[in-house]
Amino acid sequence: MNNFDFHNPTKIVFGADTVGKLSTLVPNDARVLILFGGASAEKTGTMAEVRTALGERTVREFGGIEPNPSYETLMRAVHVVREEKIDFLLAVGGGSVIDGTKFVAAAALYDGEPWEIAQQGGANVQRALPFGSVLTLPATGSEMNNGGVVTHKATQSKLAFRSALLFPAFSILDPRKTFTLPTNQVANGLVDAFVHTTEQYLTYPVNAKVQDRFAEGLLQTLVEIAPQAVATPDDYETRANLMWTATLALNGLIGAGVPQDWATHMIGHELTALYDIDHARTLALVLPALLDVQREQKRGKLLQFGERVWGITDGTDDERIDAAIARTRAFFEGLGIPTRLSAYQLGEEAVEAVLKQLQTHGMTALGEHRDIDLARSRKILQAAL
Ligand SMILES: NC(=O)c1ccc[n+]([C@@H]2O[C@H](COP(=O)([O-])OP(=O)(O)OC[C@H]3O[C@@H](n4cnc5c(N)ncnc54)[C@H](O)[C@@H]3O)[C@@H](O)[C@H]2O)c1
Repeated sequence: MNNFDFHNPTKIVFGADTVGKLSTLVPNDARVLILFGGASAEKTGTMAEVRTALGERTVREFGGIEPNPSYETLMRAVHVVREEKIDFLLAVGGGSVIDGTKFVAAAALYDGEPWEIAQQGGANVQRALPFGSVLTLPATGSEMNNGGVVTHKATQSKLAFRSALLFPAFSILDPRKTFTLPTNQVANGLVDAFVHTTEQYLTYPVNAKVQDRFAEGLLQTLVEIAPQAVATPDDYETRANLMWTATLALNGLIGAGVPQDWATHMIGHELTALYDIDHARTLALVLPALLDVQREQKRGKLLQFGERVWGITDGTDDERIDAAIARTRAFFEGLGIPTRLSAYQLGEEAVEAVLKQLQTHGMTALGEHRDIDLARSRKILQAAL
């Protein structure tokens, strides 16, 4: 097992009817900015519950944070924070709103041009406003981690940042808040959590037994609950399991002391920035192709994944690896999520466009061995055609 530091200060408040607890979680004298996305938070009644729970506090609201939140929109929120002397942020929504809130928390107190925060991956964040979240979409884990992803529309750049100062102070996870999600977003959430787990698990063995079994438990749970999660929106128990699994998939725990990959995410970010494909859908495009291209480097873990997650024990090593990749692809496709670029009418020209952006963003040594250079990324993208 590798050396590690693990620290996660986010308080989780989990369960039905927990939004009211905001009344004690947010400081009484706070000047609060609620950040949210589109109409859904209003329509579902969540915004009304939030306003009631905040009571007499000074509250301002900033709506319109779009999926894959843009720097341009978030800078308008930064302006409100500065004008209104806001000192506490509250995100109400999915990963996009929570990530956007993290960016605003850092950007509002940043002395230079805030895009530099994304350009430097958050290394230059020295101060940030405190914030909490009310999660409405189980997928990203943003509710219990210190990372975010923001898009500069003008340059079609989608960049990730992280900082020890950007953990939410608290996150409220009420599974009932997910009942209104459209089916495609539930499917996206299942895939997103699955690939967050594989990024930290499908690398090479370092004898980290409990991290491996934790990761395998998350993957098995996602596969087990997927049909019910998609088919029965108001099944509380299933949604509760989905919500907590997605949080655990990216709160630092399974990634402590093990090598991590993240190449699927870095290539996927370019696909979202260029073609506006949902985040999780880009991961489904890249992962099966990447596992195939990187099968030698990942051989030991691919065999373990095949046996422990999919129950594959027959055949030669290569046949078992083929079967594990095929089962993964079929899992995504079974959720209505394509694993081929052709499903989005994208071909060779997209491969070249993504490679150009990867180069621009310095993504030329990806993966747990840093061996995914542009030539290897080309192979992966071509395998996804
Ligand atoms: N911070 C991280 O660790 C991390 C990890 C993975 C992905 N991300 C980023 O998160 C973003 C994606 O976030 P996401 O997948 O949570 O989706 P999202 O936040 O973009 O939301 C997707 C859509 O679902 C709607 N929605 C949300 N909750 C709803 C509800 N309860 N009922 C009905 N509609 C609802 C939103 O309005 C939006 O239109 C991407 O930008 C991605 O890159 C961040």
